[in-house]
Amino acid sequence: MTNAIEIEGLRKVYAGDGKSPPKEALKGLDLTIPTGSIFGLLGPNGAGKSTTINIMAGLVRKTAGKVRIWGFDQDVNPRQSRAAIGVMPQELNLDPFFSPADALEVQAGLYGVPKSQRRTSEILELVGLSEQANAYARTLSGGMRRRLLLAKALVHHPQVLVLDEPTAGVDIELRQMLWRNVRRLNQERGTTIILTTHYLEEAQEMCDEIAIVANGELVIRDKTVNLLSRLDAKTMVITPETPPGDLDLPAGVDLERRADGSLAFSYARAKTSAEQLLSFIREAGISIRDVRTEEADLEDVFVSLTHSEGSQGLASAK
Ligand SMILES: Nc1ncnc2c1ncn2[C@@H]1O[C@H](COP(=O)(O)OP(=O)(O)OP(=O)(O)O)[C@@H](O)[C@H]1O
Repeated sequence: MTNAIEIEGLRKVYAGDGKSPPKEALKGLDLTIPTGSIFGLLGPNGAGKSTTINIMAGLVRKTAGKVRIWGFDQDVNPRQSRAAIGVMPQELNLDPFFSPADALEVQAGLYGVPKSQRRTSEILELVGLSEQANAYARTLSGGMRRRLLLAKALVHHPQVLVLDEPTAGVDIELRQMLWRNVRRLNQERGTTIILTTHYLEEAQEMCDEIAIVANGELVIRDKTVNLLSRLDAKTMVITPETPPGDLDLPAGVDLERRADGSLAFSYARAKTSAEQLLSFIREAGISIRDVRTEEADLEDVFVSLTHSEGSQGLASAK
């Protein structure tokens, strides 16, 4: 199958109440997610990411449009389309008196996984919770609870795994462990992974393809490398032996004098080459103690596509 997910003209209007008017959270979203990919769904706060995920998971009813999961149309084959997807939610909603092993057995029961096909201990091992298999959930740390949520999303062996902000507020060690597990699922079992994250650096590192949504609409969808190459901006950072005086910059080159004494020259690769810039620097009599370059990153792409409004509420992992 080429596409694990096919979404066409997806609309969602949340009904208003006495205090707030109706809200059109999705305005006809079209999106395909290729089978076997690690796909990032990004966007500023309120863009419609959770709404999209919740509709895919069958938790929120769409107003209009088509959603096919693993080839199953949600409206025609609701049971099969639900069985093909597992969601690791943002909230830590666990029953405090269930152990991880119990929680997985109950979840497997809910999905109708026959006892012979349950892989409780294998899944607990995958997420690093074997030792805590029989401990009460309330005794687990925040990080362990998150891993248990991941385990719960896996009990019915879904072809598509959705991770909604899986690493928000999670320490580096756990974040790396989660990603190792997710990569393994992707590589060894071919599970298609969809993730939302506010850490753009993480999306840049993990995702083969990325869709950016804003205001309920798709802004762009492309391979991560293509998105990054859209931005032509490059920065050459020079540490001079001695700080130069005023410089008469070539057209199209900007200079930022940084607090550490370095000089950051930014330029468009299409117009200026690194060689031209270096010649200018030598001719200006600047002796170079150190030089490095900075490429545009996903955060630059994001900000340029969603404007300043889009940068709000986004954290860089830098
Ligand atoms: N149950 C609801 N009732 C009314 N409006 C809602 C409801 N859920 C979401 N919305 C509104 O729909 C819009 C999209 O929300 P959604 O949660 O899908 O965005 P998001 O991209 O996931 O944002 P975030 O990054 O903050 O999680 C927002 O304006 C939000 O206020």
